[in-house]
Amino acid sequence: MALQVEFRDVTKAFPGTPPAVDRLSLTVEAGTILALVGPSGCGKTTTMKMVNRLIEPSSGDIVLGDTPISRMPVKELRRMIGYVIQYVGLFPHMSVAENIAIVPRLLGWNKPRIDARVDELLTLVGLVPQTHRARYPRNLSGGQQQRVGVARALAADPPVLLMDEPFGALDPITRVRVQDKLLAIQGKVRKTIIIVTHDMDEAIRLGDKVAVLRAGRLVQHEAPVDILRHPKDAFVAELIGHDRLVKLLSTLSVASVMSADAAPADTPSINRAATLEGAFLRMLDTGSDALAVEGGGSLHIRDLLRVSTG
Ligand SMILES: Nc1ncnc2c1ncn2[C@@H]1O[C@H](COP(=O)(O)OP(=O)(O)OP(=O)(O)O)[C@@H](O)[C@H]1O
Repeated sequence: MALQVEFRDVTKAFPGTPPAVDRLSLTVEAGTILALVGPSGCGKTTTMKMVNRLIEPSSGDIVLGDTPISRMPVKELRRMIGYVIQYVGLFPHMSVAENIAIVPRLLGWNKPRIDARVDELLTLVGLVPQTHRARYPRNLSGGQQQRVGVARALAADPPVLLMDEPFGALDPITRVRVQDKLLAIQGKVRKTIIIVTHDMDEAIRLGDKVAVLRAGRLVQHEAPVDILRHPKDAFVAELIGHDRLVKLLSTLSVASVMSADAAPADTPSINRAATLEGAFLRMLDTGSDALAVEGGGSLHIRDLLRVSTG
């Protein structure tokens, strides 16, 4: 189950400073990932912490499903929200299984139910129950610890997941792997996920929508491909960086721009699900300016050059 999260004109002003979050209105549709991105101090974490009421808004409200969170008991609200943070926060003296079982135990589940859930979640996040259940966090790699953090947040099957710079402490290669894992998990569990990151690449990879914040204001809120195609202003363009076209090519699939025209015989082929970046590399490797799409249709280098304008 997933629930929509709607910010309705939400402002948070800490005393003596300009608002950390300034009249934010946006909707995260049920079962989708919103990536909140922006430079340090733009209000990402404050926005996220208002969802589980670690911070109370100065004005406005956040609506979960059709219930304003200001009307929900905090305990009940937090039970509906899994929370993953950068340094995981696993308890070092508890085994992996005990860490994952914390919320189910608080909810009074019986032992067989907890054991079954722990094993199910370890499998879901790509760890082997028999091997990892009894280990302690110090005996896991950073990426594995982060996955246990995700498993723990999902333990009681909350409809909403909040992730604050969850992969910030991981090296770049592990980071991409864990991002892929998260997308695979999301394919199965379909939660409403809000993820905070200062890394535009991560936002583009993970978000169904990306919300760009600057000084507490929402600058742009669109699908990654639309942000890449039409950055709203110089600030968003700068966050994207100089390789906008490459990012766009790695975001779009062959299927999204191919034509139905048949390719000439002996044209090298490509899968419909491949990225345009992959297709471009294949064109370079084969020296062919067109590719036959497996199952019918073709992709021409012209199609690649058109993508930046959509
Ligand atoms: N408890 C607080 N008291 C006063 N000011 C605060 C408090 N928490 C946050 N702020 C201020 O609100 C603004 C937004 O902070 P926030 O932590 O939401 O930004 P962020 O985008 O998550 O930054 P970072 O990427 O560095 O974590 C900052 O100017 C910060 O100094």
